[in-house]
Amino acid sequence: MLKHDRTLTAAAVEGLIADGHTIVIFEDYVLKLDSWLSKHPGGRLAILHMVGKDATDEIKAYHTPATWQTMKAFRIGRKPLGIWANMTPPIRGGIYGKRDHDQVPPTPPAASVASSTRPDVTARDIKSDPDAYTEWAESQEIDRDNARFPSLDPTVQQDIAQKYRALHQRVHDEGFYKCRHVEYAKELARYTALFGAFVVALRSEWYLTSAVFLGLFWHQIMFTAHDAAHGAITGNFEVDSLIAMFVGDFCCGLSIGWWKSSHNVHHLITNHPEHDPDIQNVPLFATSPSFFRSIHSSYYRFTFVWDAAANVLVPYQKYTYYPVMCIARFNLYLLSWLHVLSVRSSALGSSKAWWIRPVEILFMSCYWYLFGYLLVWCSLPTWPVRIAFVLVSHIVTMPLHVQITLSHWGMSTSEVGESESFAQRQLRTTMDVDCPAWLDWIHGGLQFQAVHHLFPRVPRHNLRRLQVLVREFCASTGIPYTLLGFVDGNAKVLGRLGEVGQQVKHLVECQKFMAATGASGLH
Ligand code: HEM
Repeated sequence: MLKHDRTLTAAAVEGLIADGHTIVIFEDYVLKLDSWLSKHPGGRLAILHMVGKDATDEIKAYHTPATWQTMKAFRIGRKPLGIWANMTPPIRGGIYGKRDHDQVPPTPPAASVASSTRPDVTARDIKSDPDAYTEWAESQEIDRDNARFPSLDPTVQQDIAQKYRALHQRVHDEGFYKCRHVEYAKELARYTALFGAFVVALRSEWYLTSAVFLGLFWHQIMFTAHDAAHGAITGNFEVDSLIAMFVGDFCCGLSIGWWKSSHNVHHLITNHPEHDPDIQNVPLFATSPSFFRSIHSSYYRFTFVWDAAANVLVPYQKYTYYPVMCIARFNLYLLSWLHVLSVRSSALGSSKAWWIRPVEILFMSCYWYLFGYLLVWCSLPTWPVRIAFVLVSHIVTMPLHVQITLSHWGMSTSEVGESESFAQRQLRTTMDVDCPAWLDWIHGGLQFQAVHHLFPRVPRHNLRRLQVLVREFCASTGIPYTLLGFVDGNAKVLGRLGEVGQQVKHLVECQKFMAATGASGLH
């Protein structure tokens, strides 16, 4: 018998994880990825979030069939027959020790405990103890999700996974992965027209008009960077990464390496307060009460301390949302440079993506030479014009930042347990935006965010067709599919920001109560 044909029990896998090995289940096999972790073009975190779990759906969603084949090299055994009981990855708090076959598995972390087994939190605790209040607020959301979504019973979730796999097969068979490149010819025509209008206006010395066209050009062209960074244009990692970097780094000054590293994690562990960098914006914004307990971000390796600034700012977040989105692009410049100079970026040096970092530094330097020096410094006449130009061109991209947050910020941020299937998690934390087909170009594909989260490599221009199949899938599994118009979607996000803002007001009341009475909370 070949070594990888022996069956490894759950206890054996647990023992391997306890010894520090990186173990993931893919189809019927157990993969040991220790040696691959530092070579993975998708980064270490993508794999670490899957340790102990059946990652078949995530792996198939993110890699081409050719890459699936290369994974055979990492097999160390078969998984036991039947449904694999997902373990909590160590990066998410899973604690492992060796155990015998008949011992019970480790206790899941508190957040995934069903409401029936949660300790009672009394009304008085909620009023006087900030931690009890946070726990209560979190439990409300878990209960809401449990009531709306299919049961987390492993057999139900396995059935959903099987239906998702059948759908994925159909997506392959019916050619959804084939990019219709003619659509990019149309995109290119639009981008060229916007860039041309910017140049003409600049040469005519209509500076603010030219700033508007430059902003519109950036707004539109970034959609193509998103497509390419997901490998959805040519399906070739190198070519698509290069297209994404040309658009993102060279034309817009934004690091695609940064974007990939945070976006890949965002896709895998969507809306998880401790792990999804896209919702970690304390003290400006909090979309989950979990932030009240000062969470440690595994992506930023930084603790977002819940402090006095958060107490003051978050209650007003529904009012500051749009103004902050107007200047969000400046923050992305900072994050981009921090990324390319970071250990995370240099860590890709041992992978086949080693060339991304130097090319990014070159492209982003070119951007700052062209935009910062030649355009703003040399071509604009005075300081007021320069400042106005920079502000206008950046503020015009604001709808893009709203669009990016729209699909997730109004959705659930709760952790309901490791048995939840990939498909259910994506649809629970992501929504689509409804618009007529002729307006698709304005939203750039981001309006099909839920469909995209289920099939991230499917080219943008096929998503509207695929949406029909996803709706059928939701109907057959009983998973609610959230689809709102742009205005209603905004209202949902503002509603969520308002709800959490309101919770902060209660939290502050708790803190005041504690200070006044000297009551001891759990802090
Ligand atoms: C444990 C689960 C895994 C997850 C969640 C995962 C996730 C990802 C993600 C998100 C990307 C996209 C990277 C980008 O474009 O920036 C990626 C790329 C890639 N991954 Fe993984 N990965 C996993 C395991 C593996 C394994 C076991 C291999 C072994 C061959 C592998 C090989 C690759 C390769 C070669 C790429 C480049 C794109 C391609 O050629 O398909 N990954 N992965």
